[in-house]
Amino acid sequence: MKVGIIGATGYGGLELIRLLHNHPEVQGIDLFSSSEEGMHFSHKYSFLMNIFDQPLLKIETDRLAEYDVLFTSTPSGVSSELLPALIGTKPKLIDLSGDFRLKDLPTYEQWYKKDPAPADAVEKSVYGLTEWNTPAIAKAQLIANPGCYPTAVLLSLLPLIKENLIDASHLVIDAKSGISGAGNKPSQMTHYSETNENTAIYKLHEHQHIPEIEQAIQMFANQSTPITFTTHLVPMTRGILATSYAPVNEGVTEADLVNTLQETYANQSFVRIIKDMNKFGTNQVYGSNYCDIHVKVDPRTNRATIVSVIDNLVKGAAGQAVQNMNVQFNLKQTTGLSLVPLFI
Ligand SMILES: NC(=O)C1=CN([C@@H]2O[C@H](COP(=O)(O)OP(=O)(O)OC[C@H]3O[C@@H](n4cnc5c(N)ncnc54)[C@H](OP(=O)(O)O)[C@@H]3O)[C@@H](O)[C@H]2O)C=CC1
Ligand SMILES: CC(=O)N[C@@H](CCC(=O)OP(=O)(O)O)C(=O)O
Repeated sequence: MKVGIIGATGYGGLELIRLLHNHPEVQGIDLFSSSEEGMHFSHKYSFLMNIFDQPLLKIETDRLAEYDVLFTSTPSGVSSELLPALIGTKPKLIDLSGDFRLKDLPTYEQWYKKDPAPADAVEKSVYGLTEWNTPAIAKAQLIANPGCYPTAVLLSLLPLIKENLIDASHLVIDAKSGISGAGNKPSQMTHYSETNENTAIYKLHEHQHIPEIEQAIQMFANQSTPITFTTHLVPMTRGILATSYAPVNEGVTEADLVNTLQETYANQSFVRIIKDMNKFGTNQVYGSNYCDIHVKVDPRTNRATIVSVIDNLVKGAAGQAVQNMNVQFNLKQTTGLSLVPLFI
């Protein structure tokens, strides 16, 4: 397969390169840049010397149709302009940004504060939460790869909401992310002196992943409910830990929750239900495509605490994108993704 990566110089792009380099079905990888075309990639990133020395290519829409797969790992508002012209041409299109995720265009405008993608392109796009949408992904040309937080949150909650085991109308989700989630463009928020030795809450009640999570709960668990979702920036590079709290429905036990999670993901390679634990953290999935989930009911409050961890750049971005590519090309989902987590 011949692959093109637009946004190769960013964090998601670099992670795609790392994964696709080891993918047995990928023969060539072209790297595109909007700001540094012509620059030899290993001059920019010396850690890629003798691996990716090639020059960065200029993005020319009419030349993009020659690829088998194109990944766009670009800020919101870029793929919505670039990809619609490629619909109906040869390449499978996998977009890592939020541009094609929200089906309701005014909702995109409200939360992203940008013009939405054309309606027909959004309609044709398929939400790439792999474990929940495999048949549609297999048939799709354009994949809207999920956001990092929604991936961690939805994988842990959807089975429990779908089976009516927890009360979604009282759901509270508290999520924490490493700083690479904000991309490689420096900002006040990600400045070392303001992130080191600091944990901060941000985008309170305004995070763009709120409507994405609500849409997916409706789509896959058939429940329409507003959620309380808060995001925090913690002083680490990679990782997301999402902790959700919800009342358990009448007659439901902790064993019911655990069994439902285990049954839902029994045939899935990348979702692990961790039953017994005394410590559960982002380092158990670091650098891998795993999502680990743990659930426990507090009998004093009758509330369930559901916790999940992912690596935001792998299962939360590039890893899930490659998993979706595998589904689109009828390959085993694990192809090129058998990464052991970097625990220490
Ligand atoms: N970081 C994460 O954990 C996750 C990110 N995402 C989403 O994935 C996308 C990429 O994120 P991330 O890699 O972190 O972001 P970065 O900021 O690290 O990288 C984005 C890249 O996009 C390129 N770019 C910028 N403007 C344009 C343009 N007008 N046309 C073409 N390319 C452009 C830039 O490269 P150049 O200047 O060379 O063109 C840049 O390196 C974002 O939409 C993000 O929200 C999703 C899930 C997780
Ligand atoms: C730590 C951090 O800043 N994370 C980013 C996640 C970016 C992302 O995934 O946003 P898209 O929906 O545009 O893809 C954030 O909270 O906005």
